[in-house]
Amino acid sequence: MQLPGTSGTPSAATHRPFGSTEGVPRRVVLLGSTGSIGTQAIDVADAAPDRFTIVALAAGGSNLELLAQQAVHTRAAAVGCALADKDTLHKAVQDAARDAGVSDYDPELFTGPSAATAIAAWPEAEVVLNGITGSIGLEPTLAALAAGHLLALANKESLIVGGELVKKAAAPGQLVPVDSEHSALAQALRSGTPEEVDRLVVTASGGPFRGMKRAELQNVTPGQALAHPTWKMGRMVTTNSASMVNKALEVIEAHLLFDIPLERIDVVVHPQSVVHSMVQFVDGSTIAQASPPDMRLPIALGMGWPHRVPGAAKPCDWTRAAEWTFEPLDEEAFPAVALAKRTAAAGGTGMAVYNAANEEAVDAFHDGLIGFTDIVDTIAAVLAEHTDTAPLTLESVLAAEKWARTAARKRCGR
Ligand SMILES: NC(=O)C1=CN([C@@H]2O[C@H](COP(=O)(O)OP(=O)(O)OC[C@H]3O[C@@H](n4cnc5c(N)ncnc54)[C@H](OP(=O)(O)O)[C@@H]3O)[C@@H](O)[C@H]2O)C=CC1
Ligand SMILES: CC(=O)[C@@H](O)[C@H](O)COP(=O)(O)O
Ligand SMILES: [Mn+2]
Repeated sequence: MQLPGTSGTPSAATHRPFGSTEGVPRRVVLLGSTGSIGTQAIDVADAAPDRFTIVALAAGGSNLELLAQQAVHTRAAAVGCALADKDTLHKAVQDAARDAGVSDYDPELFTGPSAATAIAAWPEAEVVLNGITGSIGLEPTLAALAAGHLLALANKESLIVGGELVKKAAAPGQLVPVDSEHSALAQALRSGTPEEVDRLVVTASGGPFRGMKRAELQNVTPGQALAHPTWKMGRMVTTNSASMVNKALEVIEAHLLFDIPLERIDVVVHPQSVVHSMVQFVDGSTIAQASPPDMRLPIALGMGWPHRVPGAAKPCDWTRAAEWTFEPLDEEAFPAVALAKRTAAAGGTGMAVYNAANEEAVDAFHDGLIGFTDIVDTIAAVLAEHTDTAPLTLESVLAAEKWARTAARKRCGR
């Protein structure tokens, strides 16, 4: 898959087809606006009004008040909410407008399970930032691509479960990563041609359980799993960081985004989360992207791709002593990465099953139904039962997901 600017093509020529015009703010649609990525994206847009204007928002609805406040704040022309009905959403928006002293705001409203998909295709958009969590983001991802919008993708799950389906739906340069590692890789890949790339090296913080052995991991608590050492993120991705499922998904994400074979993608543990990933080139050179852990940088770059947004985040402070360390991943304690590589190599709907089983197991872990090591054990057990060899279509992915969720819930004692 070709990112704009990674092939040496002048950037202006590659981003113009997606509707961006120099000097005019890009019209941004935010999916998952109330979450960690979504709220930081609003910060980015607020700080750079000359670059970005938010034209539509969507969220799940577990924090309706915040969604309504964001709508009033951004004056988004369209607002979507999965859980609320239209009357409830309308009232929330009007209450928020009244509280903010705004009298003439009446956006178009979309509600129900397909609200985010409708918002993703919003015709006024130029860039869609998909910050929804989980594979529920797949249809919005496909809708944004079908509408011809530039897709700044934080929702890695949609690419991983959709695989080739999503790749085929994306025109060259239409899909830009927001995940910090993949943003780093995309930046480092600007330094060479595809033929010059030897390996991708994806960094992992190691999470809160770095250094622990499998036996010690058995009794860790949800509270401990949510205490990420370097990033403040939503519950699913934070738990996935602790189990290394996040890194597993990210290896597959890198493979799909950059067309590098799985056996040429490595994981290295880097507890400081300053080097966000690296590209090793054929001449022995390694190009790394480094910045203090702050998602506003990859969010701004994703929404503004291929242009950098001045002041998006603080740079490294080179006047102070600092230590960056790197260590191998303990694959025995954390088997998630190897399991994902095997699953993705087999192709088909396997990664949809992997991800769905994980999402169910993570919920079961937080509900106290299973232990921490049972999360990856559940994924492995559900995958072992999975015999479907249907070709990859939206229908087969959704069916595999449904099957995997049922199988995982059963194993977790739901
Ligand atoms: N947070 C981070 O720093 C990073 C996150 N990512 C990825 O970005 C994605 C988002 O993560 P994060 O922001 O942490 O997650 P959060 O849990 O903080 O936020 C998730 C967002 O998705 C919304 N949402 C849930 N279901 C729906 C739905 N059906 N329709 C529309 N919106 C929905 C939620 O709405 P509500 O809660 O209002 O119901 C919320 O706004 C994930 O894929 C994650 O892996 C990647 C790199 C870094
Ligand atoms: C910020 C970001 O991109 C997360 O996906 C991050 O990678 C999580 O940290 P881990 O390296 O611990 O998974
Ligand atoms: Mn990441």
